[in-house]
Amino acid sequence: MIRYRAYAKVNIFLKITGMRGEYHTLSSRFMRVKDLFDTLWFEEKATPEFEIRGSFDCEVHANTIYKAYKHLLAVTRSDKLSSFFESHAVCVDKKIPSFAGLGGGSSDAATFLTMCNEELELGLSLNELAEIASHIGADVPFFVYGYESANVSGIGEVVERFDEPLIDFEVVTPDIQISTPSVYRYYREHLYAPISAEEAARLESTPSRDILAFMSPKEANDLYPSALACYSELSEKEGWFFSGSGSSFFRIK
Ligand SMILES: C[C@](O)(CO)[C@H](O)COP(=O)(O)OP(=O)(O)OC[C@H]1O[C@@H](n2ccc(N)nc2=O)[C@H](O)[C@@H]1O
Ligand SMILES: Nc1ncnc2c1ncn2[C@@H]1O[C@H](COP(=O)(O)OP(=O)(O)OP(=O)(O)O)[C@@H](O)[C@H]1O
Repeated sequence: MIRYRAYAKVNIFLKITGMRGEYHTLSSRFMRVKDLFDTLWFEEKATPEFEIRGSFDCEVHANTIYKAYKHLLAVTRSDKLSSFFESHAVCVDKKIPSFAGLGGGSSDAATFLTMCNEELELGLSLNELAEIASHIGADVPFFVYGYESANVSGIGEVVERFDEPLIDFEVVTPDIQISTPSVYRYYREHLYAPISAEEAARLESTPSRDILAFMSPKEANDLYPSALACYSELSEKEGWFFSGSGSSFFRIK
């Protein structure tokens, strides 16, 4: 069976532009971390229940891969899909840390969608896959497109490739389980200051290396001050940028 890589991402910048219902709209640059990825493949099995093999700290129904399976099944109603998973397990060699702001669960879900589409010849377009992805989680569409660098907006469903060289990052993940909803909630209640459309457009046209050279880590990520306020055990790391809602820090190697 073919092995697929589910890469981690970092947010070079992450600025809030407003609210859409309970969710925040954002303007963010996502970049792939080229040497941090989970590996996924399918393997034959004997029992008919949907099975995910790998080291996860959640039950199968809470796994983003299972959510992706259910959404894909609801959209395609494909017998090929359901019968395939009666005889095949999804195997994951997990390397991306969880609760890390690196999009690990989201990347697994997106890679699973791509694998099903390719190996079972479901015939879905990239845009159709990305639409399904947007119902699984805000970060999932970015991973479906597979771009190395992209501007991501809306609540995560608008993904536009950004043409620039991939940067080699060093990533560290403090052992603090950060809750993304808590960090967004604190931001909304205490720090809410959305940027203008002009400011978003300026950031979206700036190469990642320039962002990292000219912005401070706290300026670059609106969720960083919020995560620091929510988690007293999280401390600033001089010279390092903060990814998503944390807890990972990154810098150019
Ligand atoms: C922090 C980021 O990782 C940056 O890339 C994303 O914005 C969050 O992506 P994610 O973990 O895939 O988020 P989801 O699983 O869709 O949402 C988790 C929770 O985060 C909050 N949330 C998420 C995305 C968003 N644009 N606004 C939000 O307010 C909501 O409370 C939501 O219930
Ligand atoms: N495929 C998956 N891989 C890892 N964790 C998963 C997965 N599916 C569900 N989870 C659960 O989701 C929670 C967060 O894991 P995840 O890897 O998505 O990290 P995250 O850092 O919150 O991601 P993000 O960067 O999107 O904020 C954990 O409780 C984990 O048990």
